[in-house]
Amino acid sequence: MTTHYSPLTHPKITVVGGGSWATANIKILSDNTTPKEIFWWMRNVQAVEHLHKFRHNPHYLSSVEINVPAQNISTDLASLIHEADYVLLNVPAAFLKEALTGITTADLEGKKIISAIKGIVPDENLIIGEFMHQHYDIPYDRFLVISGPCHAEEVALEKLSYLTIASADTELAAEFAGMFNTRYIKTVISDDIYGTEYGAVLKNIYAIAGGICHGVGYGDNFQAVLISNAIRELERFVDAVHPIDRDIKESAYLGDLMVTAYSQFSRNRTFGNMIGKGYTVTSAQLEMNMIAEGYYAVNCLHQVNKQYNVFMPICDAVYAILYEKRSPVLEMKHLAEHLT
Ligand SMILES: NC(=O)C1=CN([C@@H]2O[C@H](COP(=O)(O)OP(=O)(O)OC[C@H]3O[C@@H](n4cnc5c(N)ncnc54)[C@H](O)[C@@H]3O)[C@@H](O)[C@H]2O)C=CC1
Ligand SMILES: O=C(CO)COP(=O)(O)O
Repeated sequence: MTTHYSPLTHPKITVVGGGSWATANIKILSDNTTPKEIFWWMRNVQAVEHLHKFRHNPHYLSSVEINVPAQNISTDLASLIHEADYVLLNVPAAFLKEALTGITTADLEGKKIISAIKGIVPDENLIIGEFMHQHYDIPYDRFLVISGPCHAEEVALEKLSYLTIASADTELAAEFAGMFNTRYIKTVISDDIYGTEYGAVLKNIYAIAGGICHGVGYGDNFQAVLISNAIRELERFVDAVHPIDRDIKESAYLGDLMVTAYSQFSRNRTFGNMIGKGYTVTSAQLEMNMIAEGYYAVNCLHQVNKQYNVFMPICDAVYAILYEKRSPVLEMKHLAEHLT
């Protein structure tokens, strides 16, 4: 769907979340020269005080200098949302409901909602567009997704990266992309909200699988076969959920899977590697201080796929290891029999 409206001349955007990707998005929005006002919400009071004093996030991407005025950074989400034309959601999906506690449909009325989250809301088993639509009446032509192969750590280093901005309203996606392009960020527009969201959710699960395989001793040869099977599994699933004409080799799908599966910065792969080496879920999570979305997503996906019955041996193996406490060695050996 495409609507026609006048782009805002000095848009106000509120970023919700205090982790690595939110910090990277604040940097991108600040480095982009389109006039705008940025507001930043995070739940941690000490981090907000630190930002006010020192202009750096103390816990995530702490080398990045923050150029948002101190009075625009706070823990009061309702008042920051009140200011905004755009609300960019960037907390892990597992904490989205908690972060939005007290926010009503009326608070978000007329605002454009962007999700930079690559996860599913637990219990609801909904991707973010569906969750915001069902719980806050956000229409799909006021909803956008940011995805693509891009690690926050490389944004901090200003390494050239590509992001896909998806919306049912591609004019709106293009307008938002105009606030995101920088010397080191290029944007691609898409109208595939479902495929973009589910693709990002699934690649996290496949990165966990890759990490587990590495942890139990498989090499690069096996990893290549695993990832080639993963992209076919991902395509089967998104085609079942939202069958449109899409090229799964595009950066938002295959590119994102590859960066997560192979990069040293990947949280999901790191988490999987620890599980493969014998860590428990809790000890791996504690050691990381970062969130591996794929851990929560594989449980939700397991429930969602009961409706679609897509053949997903890689997701099934990760689910069995993480939620049924099956042996990573035996489960990967079993999975290997299904790969081609
Ligand atoms: N880090 C990256 O390079 C990218 C991350 N994303 C997505 O961005 C979203 C946020 O991830 P990151 O910024 O990487 O997170 P992170 O792992 O850097 O930071 C964790 C975040 O979770 C919050 N958190 C931890 N425990 C919590 C709790 N009990 N209650 C509420 N909040 C809690 C922390 O305050 C922090 O904001 C995820 O959906 C991720 O998939 C998307 C693209 C790139
Ligand atoms: O989505 C991401 C990069 O595109 C971040 O997730 P990982 O850290 O698990 O790779």
